[in-house]
Amino acid sequence: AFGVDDMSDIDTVLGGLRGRVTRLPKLFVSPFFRDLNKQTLNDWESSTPVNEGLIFHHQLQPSSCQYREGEEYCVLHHIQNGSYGDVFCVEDKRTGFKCAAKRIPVSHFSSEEVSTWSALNSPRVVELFGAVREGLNIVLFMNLKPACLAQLLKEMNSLPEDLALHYLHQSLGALEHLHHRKVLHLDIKVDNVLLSADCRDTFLCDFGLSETLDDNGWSTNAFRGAAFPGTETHMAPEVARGDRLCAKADVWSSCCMLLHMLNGCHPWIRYYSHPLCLQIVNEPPPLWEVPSNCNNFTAKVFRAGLQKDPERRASAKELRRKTTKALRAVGGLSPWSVKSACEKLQS
Ligand SMILES: Oc1ccc(F)cc1Nc1nc(-c2ccncc2)cs1
Repeated sequence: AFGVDDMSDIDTVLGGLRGRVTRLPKLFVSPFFRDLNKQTLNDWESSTPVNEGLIFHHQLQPSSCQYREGEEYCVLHHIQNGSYGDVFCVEDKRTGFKCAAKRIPVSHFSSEEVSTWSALNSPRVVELFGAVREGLNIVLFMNLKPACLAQLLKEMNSLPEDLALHYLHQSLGALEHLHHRKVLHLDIKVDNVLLSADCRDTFLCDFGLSETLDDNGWSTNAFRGAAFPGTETHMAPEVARGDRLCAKADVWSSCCMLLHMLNGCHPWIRYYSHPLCLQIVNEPPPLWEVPSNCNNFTAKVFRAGLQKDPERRASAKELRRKTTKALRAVGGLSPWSVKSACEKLQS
């Protein structure tokens, strides 16, 4: 870590990053992130564009306390638009090391993206490599993955039931880990699920909208009001109502993602126009969107995950068990489904 003035932060920062600390104390948000909220933009413009940050990957090498675009790393190409920021493939010019990077204007940066993500340590969650402030931008570095579920779905229009259930199963595994670590993702969708080269493994990313849960499992973020920046079609009823949130909100979104994978289109939009939040609050859950030819055990997954009352809705752990049963009922993940997905992405 460089640019952190009080060296005592280092242990907390690094300890927390290695998952030794389940709930990172606010201290993790090292001074310059903490100050972000206090400093107004004009302070920044007047102050010299300080470059400082936390780098956790040995192959990202700041030099003389600097790690900035052009000097130490260069942008190779644009990958996609993440939440509040464009995602690029970048290369560290010293080491040739490539990774993904998202540049976020300070005005849109939430320190929760770093503090929640760095408390995680799961093979189903993409690794955060570092966070650097470059003047009026924050740049987050993460492990580069070859593909994204959104790209695959676009190529295939819709996914076979076994493959969709397999991806849901892995995503629910990531959610189990997050919720156990008191992190709410709040933007579960195919755009934020990355894929391994063989299309067999998934990795959850983009914690730009994530929030931390208190010891009673409620989000610690103040009332956000109606303007929720998440993906409207995947929004749980309690989110649309502006109620305080718990982990079950991610479970609802994971079932919207399953509908998206099976139907090839988002739920609600074939029947309603925007704004959808009124429909999501007043209409019954979109079970009519479940494909008629899907297995009865898959229908059970939807009935358990699309309960409007978060209390009655299945947890990530419970829904993952039901998804395991549904996968078994459809004969398990077929190697042909994975192979055809992989070929589609190569083309
Ligand atoms: O929140 C972030 C913080 C740092 C990053 F580098 C990226 C993201 N967000 C996303 N990255 C992707 C993506 C990455 C790599 N390959 C394909 C897609 C999709 S959304």
